[in-house]
Amino acid sequence: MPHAALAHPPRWLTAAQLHPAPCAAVRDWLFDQGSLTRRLTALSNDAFSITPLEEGWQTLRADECAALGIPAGSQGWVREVYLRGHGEIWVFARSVAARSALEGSGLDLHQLGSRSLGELLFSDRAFDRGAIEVTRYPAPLLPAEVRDDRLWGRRSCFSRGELGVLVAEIFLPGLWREAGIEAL
Ligand SMILES: C=C(O[C@@H]1C=C(C(=O)O)C=C[C@H]1O)C(=O)O
Repeated sequence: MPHAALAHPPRWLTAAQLHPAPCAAVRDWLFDQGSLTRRLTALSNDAFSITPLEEGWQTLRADECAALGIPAGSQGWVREVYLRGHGEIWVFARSVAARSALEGSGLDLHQLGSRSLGELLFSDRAFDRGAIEVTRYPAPLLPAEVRDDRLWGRRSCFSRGELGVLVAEIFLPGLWREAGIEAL
């Protein structure tokens, strides 16, 4: 477990706990229940792409284990990607699922590569999306090239029976510029 993960756990908040709340335009993105892939594809006029950064078995972070309802220190599949519009990095995403639940689930995250995880989750009607929580994502948990303070992040868990896929998406300045939003 990298030191940063131990020293900087995100504090995930519900919409009701957000004080002060971000502006309506930011909230519209943070709490949008639809597929972010589809929304970014539209915003980029189909110039959308996904860059896989990291995919593999890791020890999941304490906040991730708690959200998935598994013991601290559990192993899970981790997928970190950039979501890009016109080649510009707009979102950093980290999706995790418990090894114990994945094995035997039939959900194969290993071969995704540059295809969207969202297309898997939104095309299988058996997945239910849980409540969206938000945070100011700790900079040390971001890849160095996009590291910045106070970036808005959101997470939600897509559940299918015992399997949960926890998807966290951190919105980067390039997205807010493209959307014409001043995200304070
Ligand atoms: C959940 C979705 O999937 C998106 C695709 C991801 C991926 O391919 O790893 C990660 C985060 C999501 O923004 C979505 O499109 O809403």
